Amino acid sequence: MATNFYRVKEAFYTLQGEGAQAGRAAVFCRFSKCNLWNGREESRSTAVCQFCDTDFIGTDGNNGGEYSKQALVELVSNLWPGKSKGANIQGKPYVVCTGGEPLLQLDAALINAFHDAGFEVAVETNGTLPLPQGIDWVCLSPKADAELAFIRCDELKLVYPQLLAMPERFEHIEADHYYLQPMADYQPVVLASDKLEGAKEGLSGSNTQKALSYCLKHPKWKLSLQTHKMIGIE
Ligand SMILES: C[S@@+](CC[C@H](N)C(=O)[O-])C[C@H]1O[C@@H](n2cnc3c(N)ncnc32)[C@H](O)[C@@H]1O
Ligand SMILES: Nc1nc2[nH]cc(C(=O)O)c2c(=O)[nH]1
Ligand code: SF4
Ligand SMILES: [Mg+2]
Repeated sequence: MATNFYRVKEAFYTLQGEGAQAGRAAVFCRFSKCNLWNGREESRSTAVCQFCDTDFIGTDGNNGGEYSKQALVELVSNLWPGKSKGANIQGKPYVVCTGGEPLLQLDAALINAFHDAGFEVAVETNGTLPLPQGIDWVCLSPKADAELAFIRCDELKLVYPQLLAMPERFEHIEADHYYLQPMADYQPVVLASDKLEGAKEGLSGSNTQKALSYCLKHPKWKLSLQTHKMIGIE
């Protein structure tokens, strides 16, 4: 029987920094690879998604590697405080599957195994791939004109502004929360170039101003700030 391995860039314990669950302790499991960008700087300008702030290539990060289902659940469990020792820590164990694009790898078998280990399972996804059964919290973050594979989620978290993905395009999506997250600077070297005025503005906080202004005019949308970056945690 072929053994299925999950390729993980890194895994770490921190607070969810964004959206409706901001401030909640979570183990982040960052899967390698994305379907909207190969992760190499020289390909950024031709990718479908061009503003990514994350290194998701390979398995060389903290706790990165190729894991069987059982080994990955064990890794994540060991990162949750006290879990491996059976300590009575309050709060439901929570794992956020992100990437790269986690839905390239996350499947029902792994979700079930996380559940069996006592975890609530969240995903951060670009929404272009089918959603496996059983995820407890879906954060959908649509990209440019990439077609969506599903239109129901717990929170819609749109990076703003994106010329090809303005909020009006996503109002048909069923969500409990609608967030705009200001596009942050992603690469100082590129930002130093004169070409990327829009991206440079992210540095001066003007994307935050734009998102704020949109939210004030359209109260359906709330502002999501990347709080982990503000306080300097992962
Ligand atoms: C790195 S992505 C990984 C998950 C998935 N591929 C996705 O795009 O949703 C995690 C979250 O960070 C957001 N993000 C990526 N680059 C960003 C940037 N430069 N500024 C603000 N948010 C960003 C994404 O939109 C997504 O909500
Ligand atoms: N603290 C923290 N919160 C996050 N929310 C979404 C993240 C991601 O990269 O998917 C992220 C992350 O990388 N760190
Ligand atoms: S879809 Fe997500 S992981 Fe992929 S390049 Fe865009 S922000 Fe990064
Ligand atoms: Mg991040």
